[in-house]
This record gives sequence, structure tokens and C-alpha cells, in this order.
Amino acid sequence: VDLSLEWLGMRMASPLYNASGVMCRTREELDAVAGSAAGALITKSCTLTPREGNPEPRYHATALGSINSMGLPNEGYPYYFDYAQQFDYRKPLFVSVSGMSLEDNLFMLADLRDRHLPCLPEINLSCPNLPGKPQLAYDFAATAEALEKISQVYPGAFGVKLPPYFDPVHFAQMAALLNRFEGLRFVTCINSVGNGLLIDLASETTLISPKGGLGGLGGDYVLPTALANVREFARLMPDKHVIGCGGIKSGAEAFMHILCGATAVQIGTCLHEEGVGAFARIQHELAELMAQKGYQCLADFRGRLKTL
Ligand SMILES: C=Cc1c(C(=O)O)[nH]c(=O)[nH]c1=O
Repeated sequence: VDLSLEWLGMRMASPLYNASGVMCRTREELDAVAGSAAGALITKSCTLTPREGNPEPRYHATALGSINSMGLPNEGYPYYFDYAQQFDYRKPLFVSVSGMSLEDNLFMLADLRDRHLPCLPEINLSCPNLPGKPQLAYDFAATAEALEKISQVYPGAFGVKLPPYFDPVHFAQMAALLNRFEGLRFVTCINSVGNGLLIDLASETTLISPKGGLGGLGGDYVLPTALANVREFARLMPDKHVIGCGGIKSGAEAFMHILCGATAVQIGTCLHEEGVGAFARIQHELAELMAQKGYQCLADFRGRLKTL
């Protein structure tokens, strides 16, 4: 069974890598992912200057997934761009960019452009946890304006991290918008399902502190929404790649994301809870499942979900 893939001029030995935000804030974490069975790695979304993030507790895992309101804690963009400068590129590296404003994004992307590095930017349009800041990608006009400016500043291939959408009209509107941008070569679906609320029954208290306990959901809670977003955007944007993210904890969910059309898949909550060993485990499970089904490679089943 062959788990390798080639896309946008990059080769990956495995379709699995980390979701931005998990196991990627420090050099040590990034090196751990780079040294694991992961097929690629991506950095924590960065801002112009370092950020502490929201008050703790700001992450909590349950049997069904996770809730987080980290608040974009990161070392500042030079830290990650310097990491990208010294990286050996034995596997693809992506840098996640999530400026606090369009100007900040344009500034960081111009710096990245001028470094002429092999890494690709994944521009985060969907952070749900900045108090007072709505998710950009839920404002279609603002998203169009941002992508116009980004395309003018950044000539290379780039991707965007999208929030989940929940309405066929929104899938269609967003896809039509994104299809206008040639340089936009991939979308990562989905970011956490924003502003959920989890409660500790015994103490009658929220599980996390920021925003009155509201946070982005990951894990089993979000798999159906993630699969729907992957399938819809893969269908509506046949010339772009869709990276699947959301609810992957075994070979089965990785298979489902690829069946929906995902080129590669990112692991968040499961990686946070299990550690980098999750990559080899899930990869093995995926290979087993493919062998049982008689598939030799990912292209044998990618995007082949059948409907009734
Ligand atoms: C970049 C901020 C994000 C964060 C965060 O740092 O709070 N959490 C998420 O689930 N998704 C994000 O995009």
C-alpha cells in the first residue's frame, strides 16, 4: 500500500500532519513533528508580535473531543519564519499566518515573500477565540477584500484555513469567492467549530475560563461538519486542493476525509492528547483499511464518496 502523495510540487510520504495550533508553538514541538511519521508540519498561527494568549484554563479535552480558547498565543512571526529559514525541508513545512489585522497579514506575507523559502503560507481566516473579533471568513465581503490585497502582495501559492460553514448557500458563495483567486491553491477545512460551551456537571462550572467558557470545538464533536465542508469545497473547487481537518483519530476518519476529496489531512485534538505517536498509529490503520478494501494508493479512492 502506497500512502505517498505529490501536490503543489511537494512530496509527502504520508498524508498526515499536524493541525496548526497543536504541537507547533515552539521549535522543540515543531522538531518533534518533523522527526515523527508525519508527512509534513505546520507552525502555530503567528502574529506581528509575540502573544501570551487568553487566561488559563483555556484548553480542555473530554471523551468526545476538545474545547479551546487559546487566544492566539505565539512567539511572533520572526520566530516561525526563522524556523522556516533553517528547516531542512526533508518534508514540507507550512507556516500559518493569522495577523490581528489585514495590514499585519500583508506585512508578514511581504516578509515571507522576500525570504524566498520553500514553505507555503496557510492564512488563517478563522480564529474564533479573539474576544471582540469576529471570524473574518464569516464576512464574505471582508474576505474578498483581504484576498484581493493578499494576492497583490504575495505572488506565490498560498492556502487559507476556513471555519466550518453550515449552509449550502454559504458553501456556494465562499467557493465562488475563493475560485476567483489563482494564487489560492488550497483550503484547509475546518478550523474548530467556534464558540461551543462545555460544562463540568459536578462543579456546575464551565471547563475553560475565557469568554465565559466559550471555545472552539475539536474531535468527535466536529467530524460530521468537517466531512461536509471537505466534500462540498472539494466538489465546488475542483482546481484547488482541500486539506481535511476535524475529528481524525484513526485510520477510519482519515480515510473518510480523503474519500470526501481531501488531498491530505491534519490532526489536532488527537495529536494533542496522544502525542506524535498518533501519526504512525493512524498511518498504519489507514494502510490496513486500504489493503482490506483493495486500494493500492490514495488516488484509488480520493473523492470517490458514493451517494445513495
Ligand atoms: C489562531 C487562533 C486559533 C485558536 C486560538 O489560538 O485560540 N484556536 C483555534 O481553535 N483555532 C484558531 O484558529
